Amino acid sequence: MIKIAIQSKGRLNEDTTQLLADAGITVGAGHRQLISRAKGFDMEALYLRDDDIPQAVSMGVADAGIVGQNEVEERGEPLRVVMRLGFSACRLSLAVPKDSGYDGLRWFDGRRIATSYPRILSQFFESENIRAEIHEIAGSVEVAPAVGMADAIFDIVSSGGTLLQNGLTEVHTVMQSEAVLVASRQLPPDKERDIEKLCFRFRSIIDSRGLKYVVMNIPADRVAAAVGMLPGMKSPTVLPLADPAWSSLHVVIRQSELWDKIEQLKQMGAQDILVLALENIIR
Ligand SMILES: Nc1ncnc2c1ncn2[C@@H]1O[C@H](COP(=O)(O)OP(=O)(O)OP(=O)(O)O)[C@@H](O)[C@H]1O
Ligand SMILES: O=P(O)(O)OC[C@H]1O[C@H](OP(=O)(O)OP(=O)(O)O)[C@H](O)[C@@H]1O
Ligand SMILES: [Mg+2]
Repeated sequence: MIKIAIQSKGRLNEDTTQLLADAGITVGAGHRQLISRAKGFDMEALYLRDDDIPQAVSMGVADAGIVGQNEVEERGEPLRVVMRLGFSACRLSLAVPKDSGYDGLRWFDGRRIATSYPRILSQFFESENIRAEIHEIAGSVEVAPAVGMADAIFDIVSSGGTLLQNGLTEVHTVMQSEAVLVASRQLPPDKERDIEKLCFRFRSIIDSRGLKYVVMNIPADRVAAAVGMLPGMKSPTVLPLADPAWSSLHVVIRQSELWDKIEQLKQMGAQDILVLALENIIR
């Protein structure tokens, strides 16, 4: 049985539980539970603080884990990043008070920077030859400049709303992050096969996100023109209808292009257009 460490509560917990559920694996909701036996896969879920997941995996307490790349990088544990999971996208950035007179990275020389990511920041400063004082704080980093604890901050940014609320401006992005599946560097072959199975399921879910399956009827003499403007896994599928003047066209379309394509198809005479959710793509 494989043991997977997941965040007990917080931003990663819900999306992790959802990804597992989409992969046919039900785990408990975490919170006060420490360990739970999954349904749908021979697996045990270990609920931990996200900061502790890299160490749990490198120590072999868990065989694998789901955690942000930012924590993987910060902890510096010997691990394998097996797969990017496409959720909890954020970045780690330096930010300064709006009226700081910031004029480039050298501004940080001799300044005090508050962060929960001292390792990533010190590596960055070292690579840029910047000598600054790094102050590690556990949370509410964005408040540090206003209360006089620091001159600037280095923290997670997503929408930028928290920076704005605290009168800060993002001046430099040091890393991009998203949730990843990590695994121990050495696993017995049976557990390695379980990781491969999990990856196979996750990949099919991630690949299908943002895609729609579109089915329509179209005059047979317009099929060639329609196929020319449509994407497709190989190419769109064309099926004859009982009425030889009409065909049925099936195609996978990216959500972001959906309405543009549908408008063009309607102009070409497409009718009875069905847009269906796509749950998995098995390649
Ligand atoms: N605003 C955000 N948008 C997107 N992803 C985020 C955001 N904030 C954090 N993350 C990602 O989610 C991870 C977990 O964030 P969360 O705030 O739950 O962490 P935490 O407070 O350290 O939790 P824990 O109690 O488990 O230590 C972060 O390490 C980061 O990868
Ligand atoms: O750019 P934004 O979209 O505002 O997101 C960034 C904020 O999100 C996270 O905090 P969270 O909201 O999880 O609260 P926390 O400080 O309690 O972790 C992170 O620590 C930032 O403070
Ligand atoms: Mg944490």
